[in-house]
Amino acid sequence: MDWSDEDSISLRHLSRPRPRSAFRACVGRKIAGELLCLHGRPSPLGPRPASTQDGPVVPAVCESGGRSAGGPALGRGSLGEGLRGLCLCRRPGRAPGRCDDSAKVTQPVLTRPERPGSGRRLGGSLRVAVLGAPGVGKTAIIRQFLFGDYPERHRPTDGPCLYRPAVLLDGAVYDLSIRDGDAAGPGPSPGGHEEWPDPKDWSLQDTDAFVLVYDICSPDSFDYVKALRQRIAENRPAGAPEAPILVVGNKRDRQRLRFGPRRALAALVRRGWRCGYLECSAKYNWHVLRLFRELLRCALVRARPAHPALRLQGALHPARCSLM
Ligand SMILES: Nc1nc2c(ncn2[C@@H]2O[C@H](COP(=O)(O)OP(=O)(O)OP(=O)(O)O)[C@@H](O)[C@H]2O)c(=O)[nH]1
Repeated sequence: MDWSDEDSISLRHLSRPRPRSAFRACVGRKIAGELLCLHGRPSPLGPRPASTQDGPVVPAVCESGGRSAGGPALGRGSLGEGLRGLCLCRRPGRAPGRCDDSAKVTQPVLTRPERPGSGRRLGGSLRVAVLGAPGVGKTAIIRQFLFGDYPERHRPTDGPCLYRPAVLLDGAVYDLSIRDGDAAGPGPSPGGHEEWPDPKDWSLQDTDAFVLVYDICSPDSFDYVKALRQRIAENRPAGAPEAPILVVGNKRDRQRLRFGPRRALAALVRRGWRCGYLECSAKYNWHVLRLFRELLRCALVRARPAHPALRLQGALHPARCSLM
């Protein structure tokens, strides 16, 4: 994975927000055929609302309050019925797709059969945890990716929240479980109390990939990410495959207020922590899709059993994947 061409993308447009339609056109073109969030709500990636598409809706379940979302279960068989997603968060009085309330993560479904003749491969399930200090923009990043919307006001996420979209990546459909894991860190940073989840919590032990978000204007949020990374490493069961970790500096649109030079931070994270590094702006939907695309690709490479020859090659070149 090559994360290094970040500088080649001009940031000038960040100071002057483009009309939304311009963003949609640009994002749609760039992503077509690479990563597509198959979601029922209008988004930059899925301009057609679910009701206008052919075939049955595939639920992308947003589980809240520890209860089932109430819609058809995502899992065995469900993706075989269609190829679109809809966020079903059916708490009374809330529109589907919203997941702003306190939530408990329920056990995600991990298996799904192949769907012959669909033209798209069924790739499997991936669990992604988006973690970081309060207010760094975790929810904003996830909501940009899934729904193409952006919360201007900060409404603290009161507990972890799980989104379950289906995504199309490189021609295959995957069930994603994205955990907005606000409670999974070492308490409110800075100087917060230590509050770690049960080590059996899937977000730390079985997660396929981690996104650790910090605010490029907040050194404390960077320290928080550093502590998170250590915690993840400590909690990884012996023998479990290493999950890719991508450190994301959010709020890139506030570049002038950043606390440290990007190059130095990127070098520290890549070489010192052996994690991937990327900066994004959830506000302007800049690099949000790229973030998920590269992360998922890396997670898939890790999950896939390699050919013996490739394994040997990997052993000879341990730094081949720039994520770790
Ligand atoms: N300027 C700017 N502000 C952002 C960006 N992303 C998020 N924000 C703002 O940061 C605040 C916090 O965003 P959230 O997405 O709620 O942050 P969070 O990490 O989920 O917060 P908690 O739920 O408290 O953990 C909101 O006011 C957002 O509008 C960004 O890219 N640029």
